[in-house]
Amino acid sequence: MTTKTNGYQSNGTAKVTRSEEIDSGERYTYELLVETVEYLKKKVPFAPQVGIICGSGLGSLAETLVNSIEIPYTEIPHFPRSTVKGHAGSLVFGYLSGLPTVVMKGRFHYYEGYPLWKCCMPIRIMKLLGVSHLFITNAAGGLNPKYRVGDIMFVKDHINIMGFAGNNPLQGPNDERFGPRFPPMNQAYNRDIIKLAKKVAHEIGLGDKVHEGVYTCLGGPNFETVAELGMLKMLGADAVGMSTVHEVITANHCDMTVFAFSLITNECVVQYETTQEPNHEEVIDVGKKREGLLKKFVSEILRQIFEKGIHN
Ligand SMILES: O=P(O)(O)O[C@H]1O[C@H](CO)[C@@H](O)[C@H]1O
Ligand code: HPA
Repeated sequence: MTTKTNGYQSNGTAKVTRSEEIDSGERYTYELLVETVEYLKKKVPFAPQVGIICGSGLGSLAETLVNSIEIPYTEIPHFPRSTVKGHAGSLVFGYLSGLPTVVMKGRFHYYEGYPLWKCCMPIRIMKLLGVSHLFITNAAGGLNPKYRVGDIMFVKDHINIMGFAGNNPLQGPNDERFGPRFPPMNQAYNRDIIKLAKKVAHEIGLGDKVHEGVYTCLGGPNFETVAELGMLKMLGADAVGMSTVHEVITANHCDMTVFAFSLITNECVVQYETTQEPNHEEVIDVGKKREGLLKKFVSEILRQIFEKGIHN
C-alpha cells in the first residue's frame, strides 16, 4: 500500500509530486486564464507593459523594481508551481526605469513534468495583463568555443529541437484570440533591440563580453552527452539550455516584442578526456556573480527601448 506524504509515496519509490496539477492534460481555456488575470488585477493597481522572465540564479533582477508587489505562484489561481532551485516562484510587479513591469522570479521547465503549454501559461497571462515587450533571460552552456563563462549571448535565433519531435507549446486547438494557427517564426527576436543591446553593453563596460548567437533547448534535466553537443554544434547552435524556446514561440504567437539573452554559466564539455562536469550549483553561482551588471544592463536597455519606441 502507498500513501501520499509531502508529494512522495511512503514506499519511497514512485514520486507523486502534485500529479493532479502537473500532469493534467486539460489545456487552459481563454476564460480560465481570464480568471487568473482578474485575480492579479485586483492585487496590482497598474497594468505592466514590460515582462521579464528570470533564468536560473537571475531572480535578483526583480530587486530592481521600485514600489514592488510580490505574489507567490502558490497564491495565484491556476498558476503552476516552481520546483527548481534558483527559481523562487513568484510574480513581482513594480516600476523599472519608470516602466510598469512584471517579473517572473522563476520559470517552468518541461523536465519538471509540465507540458510545454503549461510552462508557457504565464506568457499569455502577461499578454492579457497588457505586456507588449518580453525580456527572456536564461542560464546556458556555451557551445561556441569563443564563449567564456560570464559572457552574455543575445539570442538572434533558436533551434526548436523538441519541436522537431512534434512537441510545441502551440500544439492543440488554436484560440485565435491569442494568435494565428500558423505563426511565422523567422523574426522571433526583435533585431532593433539586439542592436540597441550591443550599444548599451558597450556603454556599461560589457562590450567585450557580449555575442549574438543561436540558442537551442533540450528537454533536460540531464546535461548533454559529448555526442549530442557535437550534433548541436553541427546544427549551428552556440548555446544550450532547457528553456526559452517555447516561451519565445508563445510570445510571438500573441504578438509580443521579444528580446532574449543567455548568461553563459559553463562551457559545454565537448571532449571525453576530461574530469570537468557541468552542474546546477555552478550555473546558479555564475548568475549571482553577474547580477549587479545584469541589473544595470536590463534597466538601461529598457529605458532606451521605450525612449526610442522600439516594437515589432
Ligand atoms: O533556462 P534556465 O531556467 O535559466 O535554467 C538553466 O539552468 C538549468 C540547468 O542548470 C536548466 O533549467 C537550464 O534551462
Ligand atoms: N546545458 C543545458 N542547460 C544548461 C547548461 C548546459 O550546459 N548550462 C545551463 N543550463
